[in-house]
Amino acid sequence: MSATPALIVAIDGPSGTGKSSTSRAVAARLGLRYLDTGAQYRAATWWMLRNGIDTADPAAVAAAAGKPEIVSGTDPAHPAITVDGADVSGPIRGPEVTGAVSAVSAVPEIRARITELQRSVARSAVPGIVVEGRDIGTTVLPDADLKIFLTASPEARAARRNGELAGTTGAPTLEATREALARRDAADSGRAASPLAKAADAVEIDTSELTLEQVIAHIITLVEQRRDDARRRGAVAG
Ligand SMILES: Nc1ncnc2c1ncn2[C@@H]1O[C@H](COP(=O)(O)OP(=O)(O)OP(=O)(O)O)[C@@H](O)[C@H]1O
Ligand SMILES: Nc1ccn([C@@H]2O[C@H](COP(=O)(O)O)[C@@H](O)[C@H]2O)c(=O)n1
Repeated sequence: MSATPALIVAIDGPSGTGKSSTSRAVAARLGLRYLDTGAQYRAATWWMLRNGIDTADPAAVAAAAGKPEIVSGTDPAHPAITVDGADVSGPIRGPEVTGAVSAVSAVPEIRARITELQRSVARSAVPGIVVEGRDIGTTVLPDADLKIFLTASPEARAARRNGELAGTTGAPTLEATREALARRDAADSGRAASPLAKAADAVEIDTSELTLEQVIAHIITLVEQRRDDARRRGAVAG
């Protein structure tokens, strides 16, 4: 009897469209593993900053690309990430890392290293995994069983981001957040190496007018449809 193949769901999209919240919930409800690939690029960036590497110098970043030892946990309830054994899940969300991550992630040597890591995590995920990022459906896992591309209007994304900071001091204006998101998207879409892009066979979901719960339910329905299709094909073949 052959084992059921692992289920791979790729969720891509620009910043603030809901990839992490949606992916974690989908993985948790379906009993799958979860990988936040943005956290891996953030971890590499944190290491570069920590070690005095000029993140605006692609040659310097490339020369150091093999040095940080990045390990990602895949529990959707506790998505851990360590660099050289240190838990960096908090520090990688700071403004310094957010401001430098697009430059670091554009360096081909960084992408090659992290893509290999992502494929190895996905290969060993039982009974499957939800992987979220910018190039998962196009480059990292082009054979994923289901590819989703999330979008949302710039206004909705900025409002969501600022909602996370409500009540904190020094929170940016809505306009400043919108501009920062647009800058990161432009850098991520415009780079030569594996840019942010929708795969031709991805299902696009505009989340602007949807609640988080509606997006999660929609993706779970799509996963169930793919599983039913696969079962039917198996029955015909068998
Ligand atoms: N459909 C939705 N409706 C309302 N709020 C949402 C929705 N989806 C996500 N959010 C909220 O928007 C914020 C951003 O979501 P999230 O961090 O999941 O986005 P992301 O695409 O992973 O962003 P990034 O790429 O910058 O990490 C969070 O506060 C989340 O709770
Ligand atoms: N597959 C990916 C995922 C992320 N990036 C880069 O990392 C940055 C941070 O991502 P978040 O999801 O944590 O906001 C993102 O802006 C990209 O520069 C990537 O290149 N490929």
